[in-house]
Amino acid sequence: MLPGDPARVDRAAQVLDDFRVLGQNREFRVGVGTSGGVPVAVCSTGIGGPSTEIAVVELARLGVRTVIRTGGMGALGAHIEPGDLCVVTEAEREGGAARHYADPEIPALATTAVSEALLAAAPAHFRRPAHRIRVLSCDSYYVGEGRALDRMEERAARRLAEIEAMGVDAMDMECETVLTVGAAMGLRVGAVLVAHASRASDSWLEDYEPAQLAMLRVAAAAARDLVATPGV
Ligand SMILES: O=P(O)(O)O[C@H]1O[C@H](CO)[C@@H](O)[C@H]1O
Ligand SMILES: O=c1cc[nH]c(=O)[nH]1
Repeated sequence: MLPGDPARVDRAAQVLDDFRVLGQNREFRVGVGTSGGVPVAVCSTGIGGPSTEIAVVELARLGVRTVIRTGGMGALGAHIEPGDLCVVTEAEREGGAARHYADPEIPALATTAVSEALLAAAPAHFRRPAHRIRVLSCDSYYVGEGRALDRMEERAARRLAEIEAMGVDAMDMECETVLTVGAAMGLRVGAVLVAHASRASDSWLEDYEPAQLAMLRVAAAAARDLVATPGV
């Protein structure tokens, strides 16, 4: 399980059995535990492509077979409310690191078995139905995600219009890298995100904790079920 924020690694203690933190270097905090007897590691990726690339490559070299990004996102469509669970099927590719692993025209797709396992686990932990989404992974949080800054209002507005024209459901900063680099390393890949913000209604979740915890439960249940699914 790959959250961006190192602080979220410790939350896995409430979700996994026998959980212990192994250590932290830079933005990479790592813990291990089990879900229904299946070994599960949690490793924070930090923000954006380069640090996420390092996490995915090194986890693959350590023997991890499936990577699931567990993070937050900003929703674009009004149908996605803050706190909703979203299972990513595809990421639009705007990052830097992932283009070294697959040419830009190759789509960043989740492994179907991973997305289906996440969708199957969701109803036990979320009241509202999970969304299947296409996310834009962008290497810039402010202007790149269309947020107006002083003296950059026009540029940000043009950028937001460009994003809306892509028809994506949401924006984050790591899904593309997890899906592309993970697939290049021969892993099963997926991503499940909580909507931290709705750009349509300009609203934010006041407290991320309950939804993030529920999302980790979904990812842990999916990890357990995926072990019963052979192959990559
Ligand atoms: O919720 P996490 O996983 O930290 O990820 C999201 O939060 C960060 C931006 O605040 C970016 O990394 C974005 O993708
Ligand atoms: O709006 C948001 C919220 C979380 N993460 C992002 O990248 N954007």
